[in-house]
Amino acid sequence: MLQVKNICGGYGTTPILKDISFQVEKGTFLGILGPNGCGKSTLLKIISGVLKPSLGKILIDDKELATYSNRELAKTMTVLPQLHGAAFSSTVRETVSIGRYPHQKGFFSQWSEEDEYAVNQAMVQTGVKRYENAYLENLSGGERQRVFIAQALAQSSQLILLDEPTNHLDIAHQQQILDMIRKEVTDNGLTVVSVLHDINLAALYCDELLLMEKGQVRAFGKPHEVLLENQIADVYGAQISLQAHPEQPKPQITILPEIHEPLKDGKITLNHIQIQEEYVELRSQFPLRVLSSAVHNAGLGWYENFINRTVKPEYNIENVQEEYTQYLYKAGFSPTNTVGMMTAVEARKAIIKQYETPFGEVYVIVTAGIGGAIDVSKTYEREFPIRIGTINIWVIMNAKLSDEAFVQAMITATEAKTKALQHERVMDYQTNTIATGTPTDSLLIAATQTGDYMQYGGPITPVGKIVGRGVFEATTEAIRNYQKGE
Ligand SMILES: Nc1ncnc2c1ncn2[C@@H]1O[C@H](COP(=O)(O)OP(=O)(O)OP(=O)(O)O)[C@@H](O)[C@H]1O
Repeated sequence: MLQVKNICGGYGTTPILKDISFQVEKGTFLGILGPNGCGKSTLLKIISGVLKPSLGKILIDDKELATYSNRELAKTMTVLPQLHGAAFSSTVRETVSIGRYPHQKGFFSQWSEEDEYAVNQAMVQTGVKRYENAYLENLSGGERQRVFIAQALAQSSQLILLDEPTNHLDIAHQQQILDMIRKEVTDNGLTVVSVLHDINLAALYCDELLLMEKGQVRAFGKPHEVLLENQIADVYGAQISLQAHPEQPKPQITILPEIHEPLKDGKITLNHIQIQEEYVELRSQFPLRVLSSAVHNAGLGWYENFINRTVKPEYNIENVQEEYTQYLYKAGFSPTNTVGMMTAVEARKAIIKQYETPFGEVYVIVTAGIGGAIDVSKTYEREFPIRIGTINIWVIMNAKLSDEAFVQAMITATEAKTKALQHERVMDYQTNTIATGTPTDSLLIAATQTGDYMQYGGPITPVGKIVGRGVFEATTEAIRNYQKGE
């Protein structure tokens, strides 16, 4: 659809763009990224024909841009430049209708049904129809932006060039506009080339990204090929970290502030851990990085409070999340700052163990209810329901763990728990084989993220060695404690 070949150009004698080449297929959404002043808008002006390149050429549908007549070009390509606060004296409908001018034949041509349909459709799509008779000057910046996007859509061309279309828009409208553009690209084969400042939105919505640096192409490709941590940090001169989007296979960046509240040089001590009547608690006063399979706030995150709550064996609530949140409120915990587990084992039967290691103290806290212990290799042949019981394990470390170390520590802890069950000869009462756990076991690894950096957590690493030993010893004791009271 669009070919950009060896473009050089700028303003007057000042060269801005240097040898830019790329091409965009029909039905593709290309995002142009790059730091302020790198030449994104200049490139868009050259593609749209507003600015002549000093070298190179632009082809649209294999035809050179310079050979298009104005009307022909307006039907083929729509341009939405960066908007500035100018004075507008027309209504929303009039402004959107301007998009139809390239489709008018001759000076006295009739406004057709097709024109009317395109204008209405564009106003509905962008959510501006309800104030179609309002004057632009009386609209907010974001509303005005959507009117111009409606005008671009009404033009019904195959190629749209946009310069920061989501400027001034709140997140709901950013989503609405980009969803709409994405839909036009996917469903109707529209080709979009857009300058975008928001790298994360670009990664989410664009098929391809062009990363510019000082008037040149630094990278071109799919979002995961272009958004490399070092490359983005280098081009923008910013500290960033790259993660996966929670729901889509798209990279997302997070700024790492240089000036920030330093993590309080907090250490977890035995004083932070208390056994109460209804729960075991750890209140740290500073956030720990946590990976867990807890009932409340599972997954990876930062939390200050941890509770392992004792519930009655007959606890059977439909909306556990809601009930748990209410419980936390009543017990004086912030639900958004607390990881919560649940067990039928009484809190007083919890085992708390402290270990000194070369990198800092480690605490292992375990409650073990093994009434429902099962052999995981045989569960495929059993009938449910089974008896109640849960082994809840917390490993709290005064150390800085990599993500890899967190996951490896989870594996190591699970292996150590299973070894404890084997050691104590805990049986699966249905299969009469050694149990490996219970159906509802939960595990939590938390680290202060201060002190020594631990990249690995496998069995033979400093982290793994203490996790293995600590979880084995604490689980063994917790099983004995449980059996004493049976
Ligand atoms: N009309 C102009 N006359 C002369 N120089 C200009 C003109 N417009 C832009 N420039 C210069 O060209 C360079 C590239 O500007 P351009 O607007 O293309 O950057 P950009 O990447 O779009 O920046 P931003 O992210 O800030 O919008 C800048 O140094 C700018 O000062």
